[in-house]
Amino acid sequence: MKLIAAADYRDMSKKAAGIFLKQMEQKRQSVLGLATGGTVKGVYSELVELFLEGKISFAEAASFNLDEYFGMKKEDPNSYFSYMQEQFFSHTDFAGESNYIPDGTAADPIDECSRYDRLIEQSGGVDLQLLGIGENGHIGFNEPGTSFEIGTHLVGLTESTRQANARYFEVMEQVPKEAITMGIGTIMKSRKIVLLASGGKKAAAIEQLWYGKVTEDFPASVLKLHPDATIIADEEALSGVRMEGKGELSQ
Ligand SMILES: O=P(O)(O)OC[C@H]1O[C@](O)(CO)[C@@H](O)[C@@H]1O
Repeated sequence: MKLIAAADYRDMSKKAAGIFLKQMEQKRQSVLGLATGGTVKGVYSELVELFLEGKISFAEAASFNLDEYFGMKKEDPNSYFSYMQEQFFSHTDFAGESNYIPDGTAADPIDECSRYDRLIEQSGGVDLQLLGIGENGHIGFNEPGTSFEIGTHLVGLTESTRQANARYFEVMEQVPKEAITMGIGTIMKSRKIVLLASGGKKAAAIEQLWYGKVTEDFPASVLKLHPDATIIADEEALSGVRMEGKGELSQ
């Protein structure tokens, strides 16, 4: 696992966008694994800027998002479908049918989960997966205690995750209790993974990720078992890691 120090949120976003740019230069038909949340918004605006400058095109790419709230319609402003349209897709040249997000309104969520994993496989698998990290170490909506082997599945959200996401809703009762998420097994099949962290709230999680052991009690720790995983974190998120003046560390 590699750790890259960024000065601040903008620098973190630019460094991550640079990895996407390189990926797209190497393979125009890349399959991108995408995330939602506050941390990754800056990467999307950097990528949109690169697109508007004519430096990157997604016309031949496909994307698979990590998760979607269960029971939420696409059109809901809080759906991850709406988030992705607003932050990224509608400003770029992705072909209409190439952006996949789990269907939060599927009548049979179990079926929807296997359909999603099948679609990822049929697409050739994810080339580059973008991740945020929860304060409790969750990736996607894989909460502590989730098996490292699991594929896409329906999950009950923990109270702490609901609290963390409550800022997007008017009242706590509106925060969904379930979501469909790519599993850790699905995420680990990606060829390359980039995890971003920004701000002091993520410092304890990044410290544990870097120094802690691999355990299902801390889902992100699985990345230590991945052959090509990179963390990019800003100064505040890195406050618990001894960088010793270096811009990059490896373990
Ligand atoms: O970037 P944020 O908003 O701190 O969220 C971190 C993680 O939590 C989630 O929003 C899920 O709670 C993920 O989608 C995200 O990667």
